[in-house]
Amino acid sequence: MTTLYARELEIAQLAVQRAAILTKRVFLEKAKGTVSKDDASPVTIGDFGAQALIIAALRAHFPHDAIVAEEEAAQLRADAGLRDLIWGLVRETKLEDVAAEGLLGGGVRDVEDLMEVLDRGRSEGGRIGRVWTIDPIDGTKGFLRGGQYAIALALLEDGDVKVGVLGCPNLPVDDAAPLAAEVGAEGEDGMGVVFSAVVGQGATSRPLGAGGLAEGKRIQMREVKEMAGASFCESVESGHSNQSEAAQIAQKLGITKPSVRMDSQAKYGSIARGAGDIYLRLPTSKTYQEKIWDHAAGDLIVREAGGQVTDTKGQRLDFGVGRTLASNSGVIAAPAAVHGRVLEVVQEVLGLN
Ligand SMILES: Nc1ncnc2c1ncn2[C@@H]1O[C@H](COP(=O)(O)O)[C@@H](OP(=O)(O)O)[C@H]1O
Ligand SMILES: [Mg+2]
Ligand SMILES: [Mg+2]
Ligand SMILES: [Mg+2]
Repeated sequence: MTTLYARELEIAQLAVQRAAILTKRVFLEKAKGTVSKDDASPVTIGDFGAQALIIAALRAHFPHDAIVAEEEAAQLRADAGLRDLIWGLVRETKLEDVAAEGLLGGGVRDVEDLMEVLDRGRSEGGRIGRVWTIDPIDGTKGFLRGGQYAIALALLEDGDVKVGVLGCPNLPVDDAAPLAAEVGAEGEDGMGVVFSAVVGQGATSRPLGAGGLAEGKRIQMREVKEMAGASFCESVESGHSNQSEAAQIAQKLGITKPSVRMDSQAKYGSIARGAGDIYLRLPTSKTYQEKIWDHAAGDLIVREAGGQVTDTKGQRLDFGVGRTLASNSGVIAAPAAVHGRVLEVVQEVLGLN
């Protein structure tokens, strides 16, 4: 029996795992100051490198699918040094598990091909057909400070998320580890996890490092028996989410613990496995439109783990509008049983009802 989206899931997981090898290396070498003689930001190198590796895998396996990726190659065209540096990293990055690398395949031939691969990510998205969306490094600020970041990949079909994969190199493998802002040292044992979900099939986690083709373990959101014991997370960046409104909402809900501030979609993965309960992302401006690659994988992983994800208006995130979530405003993610209550208080505090 073949399960729906089994191949998409396997390729997406391996592609994310391989991309994480590159981002971890870039982080470590940057920390030692040896990545580059020029002053290209390590996040730039990591972004382009990871995106190229993922697109190359998608090109090999699903050549007809559209791709909406965060980064654009234009900057690279004008910078041969940076291009060569990234190409060198991409060429050398392979999964440790030889069988897994063989299965994933999808190489980049040369520097020209690198540009071609990156350009494949320029689709406008939309409501028709198969569209992959990629955030090669989500939480660039977290990546730079050695905090949380994620490699995010999702498949949309006719605007709905069907497969979501999040690689989180700096989260503990242990699903029972409590939600914490601080990170274990890079390379430390027990760090690095991949969250995955397929629509209708639940959500799982598996170690990022051990790589290969390991079975995932089923994850579930935690049951919130009383709000006093609940924990909520939000962005580290006060410019990305209104933290003072979030504090008022938490207080009104009766949440007693301070928020856990964490970069990237690691927040979605963390609440999906019950390490935390609620994720609030409250708009800081009327004009900013959330990007689909910042939410698609996380949205499905939380919903498949028993959660509900809406915007502050109570509407589901609509990934079929284009490259952004133009019709949504903010994000409220919580266990399905308490989402309604959380939304009510959000709307009260934001003056939306
Ligand atoms: N004004 C803003 N409001 C909300 N999100 C923003 C924003 N400016 C940038 N972002 C997005 O916030 C993402 C990080 O999420 P978080 O704040 O949860 O860590 C960034 O992803 P990248 O780091 O991939 O660029 C970026 O796309
Ligand atoms: Mg992002
Ligand atoms: Mg990014
Ligand atoms: Mg960005």
